[in-house]
Amino acid sequence: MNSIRPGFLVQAAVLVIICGSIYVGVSGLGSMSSIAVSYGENGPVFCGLSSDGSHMVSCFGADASIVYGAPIRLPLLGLTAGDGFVCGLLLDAYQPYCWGSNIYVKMGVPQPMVEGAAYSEISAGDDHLCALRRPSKGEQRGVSLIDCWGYNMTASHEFSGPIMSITAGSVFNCGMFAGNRTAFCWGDETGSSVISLTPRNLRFRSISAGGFHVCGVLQNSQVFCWGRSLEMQQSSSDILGQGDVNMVPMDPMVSVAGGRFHACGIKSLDRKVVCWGFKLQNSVPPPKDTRVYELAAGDYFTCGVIAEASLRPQCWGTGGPWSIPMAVSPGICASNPCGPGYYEFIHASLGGKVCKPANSRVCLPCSVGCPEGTYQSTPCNSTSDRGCEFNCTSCASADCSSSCSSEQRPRSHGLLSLQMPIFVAELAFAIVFASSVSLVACLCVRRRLRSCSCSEPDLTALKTRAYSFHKEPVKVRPDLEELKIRRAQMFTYEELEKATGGFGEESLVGKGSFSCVFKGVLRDGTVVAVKRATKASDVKKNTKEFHTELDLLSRLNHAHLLNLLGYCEEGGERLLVYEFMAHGSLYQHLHGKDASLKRRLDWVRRVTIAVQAARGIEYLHGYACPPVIHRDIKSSNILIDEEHNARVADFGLSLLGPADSSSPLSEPPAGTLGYLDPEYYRLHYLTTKSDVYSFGVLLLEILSGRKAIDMQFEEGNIVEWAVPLIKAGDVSAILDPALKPPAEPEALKKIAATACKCVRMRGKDRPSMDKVTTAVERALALLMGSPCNEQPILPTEVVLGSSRLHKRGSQRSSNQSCSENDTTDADDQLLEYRAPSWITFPSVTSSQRRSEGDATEGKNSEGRSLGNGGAGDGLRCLEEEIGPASPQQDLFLQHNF
Ligand SMILES: Nc1ncnc2c1ncn2[C@@H]1O[C@H](COP(=O)(O)OP(=O)(O)OP(=O)(O)O)[C@@H](O)[C@H]1O
Repeated sequence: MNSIRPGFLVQAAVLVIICGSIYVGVSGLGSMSSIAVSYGENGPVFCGLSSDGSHMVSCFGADASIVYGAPIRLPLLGLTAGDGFVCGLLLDAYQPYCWGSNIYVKMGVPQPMVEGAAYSEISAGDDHLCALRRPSKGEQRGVSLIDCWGYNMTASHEFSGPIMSITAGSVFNCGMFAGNRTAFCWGDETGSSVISLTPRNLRFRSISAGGFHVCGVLQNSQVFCWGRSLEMQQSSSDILGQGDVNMVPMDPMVSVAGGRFHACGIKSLDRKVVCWGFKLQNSVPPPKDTRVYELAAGDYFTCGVIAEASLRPQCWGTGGPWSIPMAVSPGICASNPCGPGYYEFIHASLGGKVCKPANSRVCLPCSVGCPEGTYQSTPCNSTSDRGCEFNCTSCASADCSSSCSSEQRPRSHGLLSLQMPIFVAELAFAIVFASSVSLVACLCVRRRLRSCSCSEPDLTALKTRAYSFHKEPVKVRPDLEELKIRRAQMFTYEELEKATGGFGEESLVGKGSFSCVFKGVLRDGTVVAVKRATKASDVKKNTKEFHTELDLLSRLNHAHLLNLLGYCEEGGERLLVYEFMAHGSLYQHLHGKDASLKRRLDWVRRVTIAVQAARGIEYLHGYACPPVIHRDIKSSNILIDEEHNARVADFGLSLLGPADSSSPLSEPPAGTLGYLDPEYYRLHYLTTKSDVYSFGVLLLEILSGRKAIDMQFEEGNIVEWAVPLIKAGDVSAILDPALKPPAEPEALKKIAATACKCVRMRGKDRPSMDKVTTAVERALALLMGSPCNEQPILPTEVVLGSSRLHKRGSQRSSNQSCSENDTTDADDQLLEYRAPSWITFPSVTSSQRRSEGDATEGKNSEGRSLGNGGAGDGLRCLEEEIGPASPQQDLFLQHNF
């Protein structure tokens, strides 16, 4: 069992020992609650725990990996959600269990898991999860432990003083001490300043983090928020709604929940919802007259549990689903009695039981005060909220009059007979509603069964394993996903021979210099591509490339890299088994015999492919440690899957970069003519910038539809031909004549300009891959016309992508020297280390990072200023490099990537 590295110790102002704490019913971007909203490229997903005391979770939304990956048989105590994933705290083991997809947080029980650790609360940020340990007997008294997993967060933190609750923002976390009720935050505050702005002297009832801010309900029920608001240009107000999240309404509130740049709260007076801060225009407004018990927010989408017998959640904001067809628990179950200021929720129609563990209950915060014209008739007690009634002697509102008159009037038979049809109508409605819910549920179950290949024994085994998961992590799907996770599964030659129909001509899908690729179908029906080294080729070289590819692919994992499923090495045979890419290679589309393929690859599709390929390469350079240099980026190695997403393939020539990438590898050149970096070719000087050069050639190829080297033209080399034309401002001269020029030619001009920078002679003068990615992303945003295009014709991954820019901000700040974009291009090679997906770093504070940054700055011979290390500086330098983004583009990117 792995152990978590020791973290830092935070001193609490007051040391008070409280053995247990009541969860205060707050749910934010990532706090634990009975409901959670995940966000990300596939749109929002609502998950909630059933109100029937079973503690079972159900999810609704567009992200199939969350909806169908939900652990329907594991009882959960509470939920939290991040970017593309949801986690629940297992009721029986008090350990987190996550599902969905996020490359930074391990699905199942996150790893490394401290043996025997049990947690009382979990909270998820964009790409991480933190959990507050339950105090154990042997543990030092007065010390609280928080374990975190995920991007730049994997560490165990020790705090002196008991902690009441934790909450996670986009890339930071906060907690609240149980003793003095003060808040503290840690993590990356780039762009939010949440950590430095944390109020030291304010005492809270509860806190809840949003994307870049935190809001807390103070002891007097007023709300106080701190952190970053989205400031917007006047010009964009017609496109997007705006508001300052720190401008909090004056209403007293019982709880708050934070979204990306907004927050919503439940008003103490009437339990109605009020939201403030930034909102996307055309988003659904929060319900006006609905009373709610619990809130959860994700990005721009918020849901609340209606404070009525139905307990059905209702959602608002951008994305949907808007109403959830199930009753959910209005809070999480606590084993302690409800403390002062809280009352026990009793659901009359469910016999009061919403919690499974004996002696546990949902505690809801008491409302404070009564609405105008009413007086408090009963105080909040252990089993009910305070009651408010109209003062019938001085009615000033219609509500009051009708309420008072109905109370005074004796109930007559006439009234009863009037009410009868209403009752019948309500009953009929309830029956119709219940049948439609059951129908939807049946359909969901059928769909789930169809999409799940688990057999009954598998599920039983899964269940058994899940209950003893501290010994073995649980896998949700033992099929293709598992194959990918275990990776590099060994196949026999016979199996693959059978799968490909004996490697027959009819299953041949492509030929490379040293290999043939065949389509095959495995025994379980999985369609695969089998790459077979050609016999005539150099066996030693083949074996080396085979092992390079096998080694690299089995360690890398990114949506835009081709997944390796397995291999076979028998006798002289070397076979690699990949996911099958239904639409072949980009080369086939651009230069294949079928001209219609080329025309169908319109500008939006082409630029999308460029963005996706850039992301794959950026991952190799920036996330793998040491970085991976592909060495053979070209259109035939960009494959296109069934959903028209690009995948970077062919790692046969890839090399791991040196640990210190300032010292380039001296490698004899290899690759493909036309794409080969001249510096590498001539000087054998290989860095990640060699891939940038090849990618520049690829961009020119995408724009022009010409091959990298095409001798049918007078100027056969694409770089020699295109760059002078682009530099002369004649971009239209290089655009593919097979397509009509786009409505937004500026987008292609930006790509052409980026391509020119990529193919500069000296590697140090080329932008690094993350800058290139940002440039093509911006071009795509521009090409799409509207920065808030809600109905994209593109794969949602690109248009509705996650908060990539934010992530990147933190990635930059987590680099050794603060921000790549704060530095010169010469520094790019020094700075290409980011958290790889399979290696986790201990979390460092931003101040630590800054001092590291300073240190690197000192080492840097060119000694340029790093600025303040803020995201703003990063963007400024980025703009110098690739040109400024318009306010609309900026917003689009900030919101979508
Ligand atoms: N996973 C796959 N799914 C579908 N087609 C594939 C797959 N992998 C490769 N191909 C097809 O097979 C062709 C040959 O691929 P391969 O990787 O062997 O060589 P290459 O990259 O084209 O050339 P070289 O090996 O010379 O660099 C590709 O261009 C593509 O059309």
